[in-house]
Amino acid sequence: MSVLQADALVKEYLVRDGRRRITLRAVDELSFELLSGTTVALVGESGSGKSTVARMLAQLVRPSSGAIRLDGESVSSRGRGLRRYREDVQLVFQDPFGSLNPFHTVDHHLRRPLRVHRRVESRADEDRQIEHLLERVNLTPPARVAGKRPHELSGGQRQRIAIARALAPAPRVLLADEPVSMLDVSIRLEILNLIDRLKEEDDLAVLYITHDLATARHFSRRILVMYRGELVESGESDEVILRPRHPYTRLLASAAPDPRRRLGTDPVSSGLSSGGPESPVTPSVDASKRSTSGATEGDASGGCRFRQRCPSAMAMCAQRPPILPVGDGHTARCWLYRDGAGF
Ligand SMILES: Nc1ncnc2c1ncn2[C@@H]1O[C@H](COP(=O)(O)OP(=O)(O)OP(=O)(O)O)[C@@H](O)[C@H]1O
Repeated sequence: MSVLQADALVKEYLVRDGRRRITLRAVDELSFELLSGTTVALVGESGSGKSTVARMLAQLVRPSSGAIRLDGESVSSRGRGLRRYREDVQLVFQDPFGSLNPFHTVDHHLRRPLRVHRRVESRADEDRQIEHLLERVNLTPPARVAGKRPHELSGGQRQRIAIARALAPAPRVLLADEPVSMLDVSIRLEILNLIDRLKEEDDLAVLYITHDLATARHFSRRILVMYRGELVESGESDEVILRPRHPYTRLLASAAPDPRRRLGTDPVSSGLSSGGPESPVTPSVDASKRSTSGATEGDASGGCRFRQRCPSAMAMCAQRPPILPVGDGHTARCWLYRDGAGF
């Protein structure tokens, strides 16, 4: 069942580049959906806009345009509607140390969301739920962990606490933004297996943001590939990895190590530089000249953003390619597949 939908999401930032003001389109008309009991991976190199997508879906930043829908309904960005949304949609950050308050105990970190989201009937009920949350993330015996502060825990334990905290409001959607990239390689799989088990137990819709194609394939049903703010390919995980269609995905897949040998490594960032000759920024003389669509006057996004790095580039790539079908539930934003050439 479809739980969360992103519909043509755009996020633009106005940034300074020397004396010029520059419009940076971090996310460009991204659409996808998350289904209950299913993991979708969002992959791409550093700076492609993955975290911005997560922050928009978590309502930490407001989209410049586009819509987020929960159960088909447009979400409210304030008041009661926002509180209910935050119960349903929880974010686990990359850095388990930065996301926990060093002055507070584990107990405090879990008690607070239970209270804020009014999930408890009494103090005894609260204690029971904290114990249960700790057991669910394999931190046992709970009594030994509850009184500790973040610095007394390992990175993996801290990430388990962050996951337990995310589970406290009984969400339906878990946004996991590079949840293991700051952890020791030896424990990455444990944490990913934990998220996978929780997804099964709670029928969670999971967005797994990662640089790592091997774990994306292993843990996700579908993979979305982003390049410089755009969705360039999407499809069933095996299809995208074994039969990549977009030249950028091909580059990623060829740079990725064999998952059987090195599950948990970081092939995208190690295999590629974080940007091509084209910059993701587009000149903006004046913010008042923005059009209602979120595009900016002088926006150079007319062509394919990958064309400068693309081995298959052709004259047509000076125009922005549409998202084209290349297989069953498989799409690529590439002119190579015009006129049904992908099938
Ligand atoms: N608050 C902000 N103000 C200005 N620019 C921003 C802001 N947040 C993100 N950006 C820019 O938006 C682009 C996308 O950033 P984002 O963090 O979403 O990418 P990412 O794919 O998650 O990268 P990484 O894997 O390194 O985290 C980058 O060019 C980044 O510098």
